[in-house]
Amino acid sequence: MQILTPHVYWAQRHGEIFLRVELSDTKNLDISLQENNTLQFRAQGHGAKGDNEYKFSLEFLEPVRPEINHKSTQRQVDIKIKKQEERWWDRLTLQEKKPLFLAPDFDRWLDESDAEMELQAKEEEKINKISVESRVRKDPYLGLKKGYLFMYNLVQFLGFSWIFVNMTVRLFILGQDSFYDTFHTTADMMYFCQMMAVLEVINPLLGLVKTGFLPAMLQVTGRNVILFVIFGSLEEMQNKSVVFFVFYLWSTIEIFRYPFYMLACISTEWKLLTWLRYSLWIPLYPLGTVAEAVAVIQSLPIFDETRLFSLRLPAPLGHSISFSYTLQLYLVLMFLGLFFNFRHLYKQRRRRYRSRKRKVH
Ligand SMILES: CCCCCCCCCCCCC[C@@H](O)CC(=O)SCCNC(=O)CCNC(=O)[C@H](O)C(C)(C)COP(=O)(O)OP(=O)(O)OC[C@H]1O[C@@H](n2cnc3c(N)ncnc32)[C@H](O)[C@@H]1OP(=O)(O)O
Repeated sequence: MQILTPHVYWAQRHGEIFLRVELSDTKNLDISLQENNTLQFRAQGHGAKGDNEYKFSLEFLEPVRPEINHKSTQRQVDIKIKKQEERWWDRLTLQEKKPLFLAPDFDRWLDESDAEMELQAKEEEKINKISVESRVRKDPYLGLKKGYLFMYNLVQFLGFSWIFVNMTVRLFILGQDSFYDTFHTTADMMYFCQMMAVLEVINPLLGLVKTGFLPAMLQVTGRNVILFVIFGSLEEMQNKSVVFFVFYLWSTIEIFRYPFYMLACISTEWKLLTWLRYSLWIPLYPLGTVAEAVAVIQSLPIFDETRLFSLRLPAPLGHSISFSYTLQLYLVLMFLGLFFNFRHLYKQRRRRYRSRKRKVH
């Protein structure tokens, strides 16, 4: 039997050498590292010259570690050798002239800077993994916090779903007539949900969620002013159709937002739900604000007439200052609040979809 040389392909990283020997169905494989830093390879197998005995030796440019990892598959033999020192080599062998049977393995080939980037990426991944693990380990109440948030979101979801379904069914049955008694049929549940929503301002303060305090405060305060001050305290407002539009717009977003948070608590995501949570606000938020503004404007003459919440002035200054002036100022604040929260939600949307894209590439 002739002894021949197989084709050998190589690539390196800062700490390792990879060799791929083009021999299939190898038998009697003998790979060893000699004292003179030379790798000896000998095996029977099917190579470029058919079934034969093949061998080669390579004296490495710099010292390597004695342990050699190898794996033979049906198509080839893969060998991995660790460098003694983590350093980039100019070539593989001590002899300057490259042996004829040796060629770069372009499937694995990286130049020095690419390999450095690969190394850096691996380091970053390791650091990220450690910091996530330590964060998880550091917080013994994580399960409790997630459980609380899950329950909170579930209750809100059920509450807003009840309002939404109730209003939709009544709209189908009664048509426009259903607009006028929305308050009497759904206000108790809306009071409950919106009082609970105060927790959404407290949660970021306690560090339970990553939401900013200000957007949540504007959202909850804005809605509660409409619900408790405009609708709740003025009976004249309660049978106006604007209540229907305000409640319907609020509950439409919440039946998607709360289930989205529930899934986030159990580290799950449904793409369609995420898209709805981060897109529906685009038409709903301005519409909701306009509906709320209409409610405020409709309440102004009622506050003037009833003098409810008006500020009594000392006798020489006159009677009192109507609450409607405060509400006129509030109308300005409302549109500033809309602008602020619209920008916040736009950034949240961009952050979500940008980070998603980055993860894909
Ligand atoms: C004293 C001065 C008073 C001045 C008053 C001024 C009044 C201003 C009024 C402004 C106009 C209001 C109009 C409005 O009422 C009209 C309407 O609502 S119409 C209907 C449409 N509305 C909407 O779409 C808004 C819905 N609301 C919200 O989206 C939020 O309330 C808001 C705070 C605006 C934004 O939400 P957030 O900042 O939380 O964004 P994310 O959803 O991206 O959450 C960030 C991360 O935190 C996690 N998170 C948040 N909450 C929870 C939770 N409950 N459970 C679990 N996890 C939660 C979330 O998963 C995100 O995490 P990650 O980034 O890891 O995904």
